[in-house]
Amino acid sequence: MNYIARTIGVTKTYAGTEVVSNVNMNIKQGEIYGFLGPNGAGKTTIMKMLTNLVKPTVGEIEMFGEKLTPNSYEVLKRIGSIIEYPFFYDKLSARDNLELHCEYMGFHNKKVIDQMMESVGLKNTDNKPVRDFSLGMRQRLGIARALITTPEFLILDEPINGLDPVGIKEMRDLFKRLSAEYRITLLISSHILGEIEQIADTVGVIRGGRLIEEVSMESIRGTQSEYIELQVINARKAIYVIEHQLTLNNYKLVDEHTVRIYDPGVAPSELTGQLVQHGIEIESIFKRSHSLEEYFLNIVKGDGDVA
Ligand SMILES: Nc1ncnc2c1ncn2[C@@H]1O[C@H](COP(=O)(O)OP(=O)(O)OP(=O)(O)O)[C@@H](O)[C@H]1O
Repeated sequence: MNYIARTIGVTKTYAGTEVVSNVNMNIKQGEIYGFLGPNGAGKTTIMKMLTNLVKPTVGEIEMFGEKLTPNSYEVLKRIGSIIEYPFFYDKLSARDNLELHCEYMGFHNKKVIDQMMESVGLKNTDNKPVRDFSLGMRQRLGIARALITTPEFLILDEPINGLDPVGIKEMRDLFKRLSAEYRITLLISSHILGEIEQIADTVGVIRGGRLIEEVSMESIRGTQSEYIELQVINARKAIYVIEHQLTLNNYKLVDEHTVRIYDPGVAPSELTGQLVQHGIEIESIFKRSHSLEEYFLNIVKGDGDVA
């Protein structure tokens, strides 16, 4: 497996408080890795460690297969990032900001500036100073700037924060395009499950500094089963009928009154018909499927929502 970035047992302590605890993240080449967790969970701190802005207290970071050290300048040139609020020269236009950045980075291909402005939808901003930009425009300018040195790996900290639905959709499309057309690996943090769910190939869930899950969306979708949930007065009696009359075996006794039937192709009407015929009193019956939200809430169950 080709990994762009890995954190190996990474812990960060500030003044005796562990804000990141023994995190093992594995970001594969070419994927969109969604980094999901509530505010204060440690996402920004990990992103800062990945870009060498902050040093882990314990553990190691591997970037493009190499151990990250304070001297990893070449490796860092292959990464673009927006972490926390990007700084711009407010009186200058988007193009002037990008030109300055190119000069600063010693990157002299001005054609790329046009390409990037077009890619992020800022081509027609002319001489408009950045101070008159909407939040969405600033975000897009930040992304253009991060892309200008043609990074292989893009790290974006809460890129859709504060955007309106149209802006969010545009960003989502942009991320997908960067991934599909430019083959850039993306690490995107968010506290909104619905957003991560729509774009990520892999989801890492962080809470209280701990990575509590790292899972591919494909595997979660594969486990999304439909079932019929049956509420009855006596679940054991119902199971007898389910097994012997309907010859179904794929069920689960949830509690004294609840049974879930996973066999595909069972019609609720057939089920109720048989149960009633055999004197089983039904309180309710419905068909449902596990949602992704349920999946993630189950992971973090107990103390509040993940998103
Ligand atoms: N320089 C620092 N000194 C002390 N504590 C810090 C420092 N930076 C971050 N923290 C603490 O570490 C914890 C994790 O913060 P972090 O910014 O990484 O979380 P986050 O998941 O990115 O959340 P947010 O979306 O709010 O930025 C927080 O409790 C924060 O107060």
